[in-house]
Order: sequence, then C-alpha cells, then structure tokens
Amino acid sequence: MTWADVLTEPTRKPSYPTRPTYTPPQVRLHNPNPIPSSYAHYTHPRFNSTQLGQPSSARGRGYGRRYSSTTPRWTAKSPTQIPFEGIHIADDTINNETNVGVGSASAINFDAYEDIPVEATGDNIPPPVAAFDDIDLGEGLNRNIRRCKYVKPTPVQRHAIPIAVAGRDLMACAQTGSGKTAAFCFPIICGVLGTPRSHFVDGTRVAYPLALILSPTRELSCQIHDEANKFAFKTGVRVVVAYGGTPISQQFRKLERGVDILVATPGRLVDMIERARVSLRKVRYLALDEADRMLDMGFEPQIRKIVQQMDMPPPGTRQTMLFSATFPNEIQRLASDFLSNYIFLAVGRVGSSTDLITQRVELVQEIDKRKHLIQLLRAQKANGNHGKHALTVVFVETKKGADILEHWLSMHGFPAIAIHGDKVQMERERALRSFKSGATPILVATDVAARGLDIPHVAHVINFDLPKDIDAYVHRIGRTGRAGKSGLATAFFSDKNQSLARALVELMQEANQEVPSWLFQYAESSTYGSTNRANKPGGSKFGGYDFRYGAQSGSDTSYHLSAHGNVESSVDSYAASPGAVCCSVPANSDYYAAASADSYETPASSEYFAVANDYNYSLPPSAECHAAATEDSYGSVVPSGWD
Ligand SMILES: Nc1ncnc2c1ncn2[C@@H]1O[C@H](COP(=O)(O)OP(=O)(O)OP(=O)(O)O)[C@@H](O)[C@H]1O
Repeated sequence: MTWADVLTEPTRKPSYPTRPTYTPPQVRLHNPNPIPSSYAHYTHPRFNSTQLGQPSSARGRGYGRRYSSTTPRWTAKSPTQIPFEGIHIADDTINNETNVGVGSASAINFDAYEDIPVEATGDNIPPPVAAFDDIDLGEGLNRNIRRCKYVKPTPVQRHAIPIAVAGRDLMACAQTGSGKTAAFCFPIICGVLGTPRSHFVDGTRVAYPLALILSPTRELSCQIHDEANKFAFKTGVRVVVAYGGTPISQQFRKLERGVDILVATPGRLVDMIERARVSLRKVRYLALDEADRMLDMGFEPQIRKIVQQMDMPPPGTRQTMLFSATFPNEIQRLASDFLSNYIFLAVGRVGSSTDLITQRVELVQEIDKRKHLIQLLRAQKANGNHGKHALTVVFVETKKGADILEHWLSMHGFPAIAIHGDKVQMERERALRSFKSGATPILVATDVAARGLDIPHVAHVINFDLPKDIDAYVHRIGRTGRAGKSGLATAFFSDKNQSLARALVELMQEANQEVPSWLFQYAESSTYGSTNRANKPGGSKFGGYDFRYGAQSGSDTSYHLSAHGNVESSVDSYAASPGAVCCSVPANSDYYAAASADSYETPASSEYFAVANDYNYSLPPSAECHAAATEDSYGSVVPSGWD
C-alpha cells in the first residue's frame, strides 16, 4: 500500500488530520518531460550520449583517458563480496529491458521532487541533464547505476552531476534523502577513471588517494564508502574508508592495497597524515558531505588543517564539492575559502525540509514526556505500524538521556537500542545493525545519528527533545521521508524550545504542514536571533540563497529553474531575497561548542509545561517502496566497511 492509498482508501479511517487544500507530492500530476524545451536542442560536447563508448578526446579537464573494463585490478572473489546483495543481477551485460525498473526501486516516487525549484548561480553554468545516459560517465559506472536500479536522476543529480563532470567547483544544497551521495560520487568515480593511477610512489607505504570524501561521523563515512563501492564495482577504482574507534592498523592494511577514493572522518585522517601513511598531494577531487557541519566550530580547525595546511593542492588545481541539506550564510562564507569560481546550487530553499515528511508538533511537559512517548508508540503499534517495516528513531538531547530512555522503553515492552558518542564503536555498529534489521525497531539517538544516515523503513522520527537549532531539526527529521517516500516526524515541544518556535513555524509552513495555533503564539513572542538561519522573515518564499549575491543578485550569471528545468525569473527571486546577513556567532553556540568529532551533548534541560495531545498514531507505509539499491547495505548483510 502506498501513502497515496492511505489518503484515498475508503474503508480506512484516516489517521491524520486531513489537509484539504494540500495535495501530497506523491499524488500530484507531474510534467512528464523533466527537461525544459529550451534545453531540448542543446548538445554539449561532453554530454552527448552518442559519445558513450567512444574515445575521450572530447572530454574535458581531467578526463583524458576512458576506463577500459578489460583489465580490472580487483574482481569479486566470491558472491559475498558483491556489493549489490539483495539486488538481482543477471550478469555483467545487464540491460535496460531486463533489469532497469524491476524491483522496489521502480516504486520510488521521484516525481515527488519534480516541482522543487532549482537555482544555480555562478559563471557559465552547465545545463542539467534528463538522464544518466546524457552524461558520459563511462560504461562501468553506467552499468552499476543500472545495477543499483537508479532509473533516472533526482533533481540534485540532474543539475550537480553535469556541473561536477565539467570540472567545476560546487556548493550544493538539496533536501535530505534526495540523492546527494550519488551526486558527488558519480563525478568523482568518473574523474578517477579518467586519471592515470599509481597507488604508491617509490615503493613507500604512503597512500596517495586521488579523491577525498570527508564526512562528520563514522557511520556516515561507512555508508558513503559502501555506496561508492557499489558505484565503483568492477571498474578498478579502489575505495577505502578510514574512521576512528577501530584499530588504525586494519585500515592501514587496506590502504596498502591501494586507494583511489578515500572516505574519511577528519580526526582519523589527520592521524594517518601525521603518521605519514597518507599524502594528499595527488588529490584532484575533494568532497565534503554535510559540509556545513564540517565547517562549523566543531570541525573547522581540523578541516582547515587537512585542506589548507597539509599537502593538498590548492583550490583551482583540485576540484572541490560541498554538499548539505542546510547551508547557513556564515558557513557559506567560510566555505568559499576552499572553492574556486564555484557554482552555487540550491534545490529547494536552502535548509528547507521535504514535504514528503508529515510534521507534527505537540506540547508535552517534561514530566509527561515518557508517558506520552509510550502512548504514542502503543497507538502506532495498534495501527500495525511496528517492527521491521516501520522503524522509529527517537532523538534525545544527551547521551545519558539516550541510555535512560532505551532502558525505559525496553522495560515497557518496546525493544529499543541507543546510539551515542559514549558508546564504543562496536556497540554503535551493533546498535545500528540491530535497528536496521528490525530486531530492535526503535533507535534512541543523539545527534550522532542526525545527519546523512540512510536507513530503509524509518517511518517515524520523534524529537523527544528538540534540538537547539532548526538546521539540526531538518537533518533529524530527514531520517524519514527519503528517496520519494513519505514519513512522519513528531516533536515534543516545551517552554524551553521557545527560541526555536519561529523558525519551526516557517519551516513547517514552507513544507505545507499544519501549524498548531499555540505554536504561532510561541513564535510571536520569540526572537529570531536564536535560530541558525540568516534568512529573515519576509524573505522570498524560494530563498535558494547564494551569499555571494545577497539582495543584489539576479544577474545574468544565474538561472532559476523548476526541477524539470522551466526557467523562472531569477531577478524576482533574488530581489525578494533578504540581504546577506552574516551571523558572526551562531546563537546556538553551546551546541556548536559542545560538538565533538562524532557526538554532541548539551546540558540537560529543566522546566517543561504543556498538555499532552492524544493522537491516534499511524504511520505512512514505508516498507514497500524503498530503493532496492540500499537493501543490500542495510539489511542482514554487513557492509564491507564495517568490519
Ligand atoms: N537516482 C536515484 N534513483 C533511485 N534511488 C536513488 C537515486 N538517487 C539516490 N537514491 C536513493 O535515495 C536514498 C537517499 O539518497 P542519499 O542518502 O544520497 O540522500 P542525501 O540527499 O545524501 O540525504 P541526506 O541529506 O540525509 O544526507 C538512498 O537510498 C539512495 O540509494
């Protein structure tokens, strides 16, 4: 059953308040032609699909040599090494007719993203593409894209991949779950395939990756590694992951076998560089996932060290790509130090949440929170939304709070497992595995699990404690409603969250959510300074926002497209934009200051008041329409990067 079925099924009592004027994206009619007519005739020499399989003389900077699949240096030795377990692979000569569109990936409703406005600013912006085949990514990568059952690119992929393949620096902002990982992995793999590779110099044991992908948490690095491994399957490109909490010697051994793409957390990477086991001298591609997090006060010194104070080539000689779902202006400003003549891409408003997620906010007293949570979970279970196909993530403020709630839930018959930065890495991995497999269908998490994690079947995100800034909220709720699926997010709001109220109201309104009247009252009496956003009230509805242009933007160096490419008035959108406001110190600085490499903790809160609402909870179905492409990584099979 789909979410659309839930909305229309006559025999079933709707369990959500109806929203008469709002049509969920899944049931909207969409333009069947995703590419603007103005681009229909466009033939860029690099993106002409007729070039597929031809020598690469027409390709641009860094793509001089096409990969030959005749001499792969690594081949799967046994079926267990194939990174597509769970996806049917007929053979190496997989083709569109037999495999593309088969399986659950075909059920993904990416049409849900079609009407997202897209804005790109910068010089000479390469136009978007309609299909993966419109870009010369190389046969090996194209084959793996088909194996992953990626039938067509998501909006961020349509726009970002041609920009990155053209060798341009990029700062890209797109909503959670919209496919940013592939948007930077495909160009990197494509670029590596076109670059002569020699893994070691002069017989030393120093590894020289060509590409570096940095992410803020160990689990996210593992996930990116896992994804990149799938995309690079049988291409000869070697992907290695390096992260803390596990013996460094094991990771050295993997590096010794050669590395083209290194996925790493900053701390472990610095360690490896300082031990002279990794050199960044040959890095041509640098990607920062969750880039705003990587450049905030928690990580910035380490990132500056890696990017500016080691031996990495400077901007202009390497290609740099920054991706996130949120990009506060002050972080954009910092990020520009790492970029050269970059293109800014915003898919949807910067920092907005997807309207695939139904958001609810409830007033709940501190003293009532646990009881309310149990009631909510009971109602959810009574509606059949429990177990393997309706996973729930409960976010709390502190590590201690996570352990306490885990225990409480387990005592009350709801198998739960906690993940936070005080757990050793093995426990963290065990917790995630147990959750993903459905053995423990409730994950109690701190913000260590807030960003990037792509876990199939997460149907409900509960903010037991709300975070201090709205961007953290956006990332947290983004653990559901991914890849075109619907999801539910419930927040317990208390007095202490007043500073978040206005930003929350705006975010919810933008995403066409029902905002309770009491929340408006909180918003009216709250100040804006407590949010992390530089965009101010009265700004444009679509505020895809490049800090370089500020209110004066709208020059001919920008375009403003709907996701399917219809050119809209960039001047209008910019004219309506607020000025470029730089918040020198984020108001939520305790959050930032407390942020360590992979765990965040803030002081416990005190007073709460409110009345608990009594909803009859059910969840949008999530099970049946998730990407088969992800099943292999997060089902019973342990991804290779986790051992
Ligand atoms: N073109 C595509 N076709 C089908 N599935 C896709 C496609 N692109 C991405 N996906 C799937 O969508 C899911 C979300 O992708 P991804 O994790 O890259 O999102 P994201 O934008 O990085 O999210 P976040 O902001 O939370 O990090 C993944 O399961 C991925 O396999």
